[in-house]
Amino acid sequence: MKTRCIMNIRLSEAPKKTASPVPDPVLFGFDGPSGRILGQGPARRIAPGNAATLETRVTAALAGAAPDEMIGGALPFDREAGDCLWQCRRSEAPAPGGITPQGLPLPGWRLTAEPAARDYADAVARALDIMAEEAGSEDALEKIVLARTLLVESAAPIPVEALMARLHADRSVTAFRVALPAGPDHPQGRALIGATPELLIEKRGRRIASHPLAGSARRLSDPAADRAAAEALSGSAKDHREHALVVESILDTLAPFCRELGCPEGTCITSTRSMWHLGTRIEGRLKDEGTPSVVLASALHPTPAVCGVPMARAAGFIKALEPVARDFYAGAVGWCDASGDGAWHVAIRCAEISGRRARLYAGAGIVPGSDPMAEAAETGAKFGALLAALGLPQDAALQGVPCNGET
Ligand SMILES: C=C(O[C@@H]1C=C(C(=O)O)C=C[C@H]1O)C(=O)O
Repeated sequence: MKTRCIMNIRLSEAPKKTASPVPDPVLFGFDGPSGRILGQGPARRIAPGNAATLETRVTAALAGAAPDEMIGGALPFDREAGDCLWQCRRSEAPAPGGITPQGLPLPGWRLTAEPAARDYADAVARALDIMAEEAGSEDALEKIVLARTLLVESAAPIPVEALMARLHADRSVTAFRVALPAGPDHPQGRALIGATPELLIEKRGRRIASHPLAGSARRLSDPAADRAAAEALSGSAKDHREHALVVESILDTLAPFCRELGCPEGTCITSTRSMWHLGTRIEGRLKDEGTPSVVLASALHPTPAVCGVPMARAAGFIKALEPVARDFYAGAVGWCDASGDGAWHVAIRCAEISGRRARLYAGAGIVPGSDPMAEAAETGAKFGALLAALGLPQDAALQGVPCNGET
């Protein structure tokens, strides 16, 4: 087995300054292996726009920013949809001294799979048929990441602060939260909250790093079986193919920004408490130290770890095959300070929370050779971290475990 890598994702903090009222006083927060970033206090929302206009909007915001101001928030999965970025002063909030996880486990919960695991497997089978029909033709679909969701309804409002604290118990991930504004469907606003293991881009001065993950196996409670699962993943040609597409795409996107770029450690096995992944740390040096981290995140997003190859065609099939819109799931969440430094993470292992409801999302990469039921089980395992943090059975979405709507 190759070296096991634990991700070293950077965090920090920040505050809020508001034009429109936001129900939660925290606008964005990241708690990960190297610290905490908290966006709290007076804030203003950067006028929302699509990926094509992001650089102009962010450059204008940063040009007028005080040295201790930062931008943080979420980029949606769909590059045409509006983003949610807040600008506020950086706060030096101390790490939480042990928040009492009040309100968790959730009382009186109900869980509905949308779509049911079997329907998800059917969509995977359709994607495999498309790949088989197109194989060898120009612009053929080579990889697609298909997701499904679980709707959790609780008898009481879901406590975001407590959930964040529980997600942060896994020190190999970055627990995150971003306040999403109120809208007609969500009059009280929403929060995107999760525990991502995947670093999209980190920038400090000229140095940048990315740590894509693709290729997954569920962790098992028996240590020997768990090691065997990691070794099987390490030796899986299908998973390495799936992974290589992501690394190639990130290298291609970053190359024009960089004077040096490479993967010093090669591909390794990384882990969270619930999953094994193939991961490759990419490191580089920028040509222009002033390139904002959020601009790099937007250029990279969505990578084939969450979308597919070729990107535009995969995104079209995702819209057609997934019954629930992704919204901010599989987008990017992060922060960028006035000098452009910052960290952006892939918004996975997450849920959109609004009052008593949480919508959990999980996806899996499909390449020729994928097995539809195994991919359904993989997505089931990826829900585990959020389900456990909510106090629900971690295996509630695993195939063959019926649970209020999951058949
Ligand atoms: C899409 C998700 O995860 C992504 C897909 C992976 C895979 O297909 O193996 C692994 C890690 C992530 O890049 C998710 O967790 O929802």
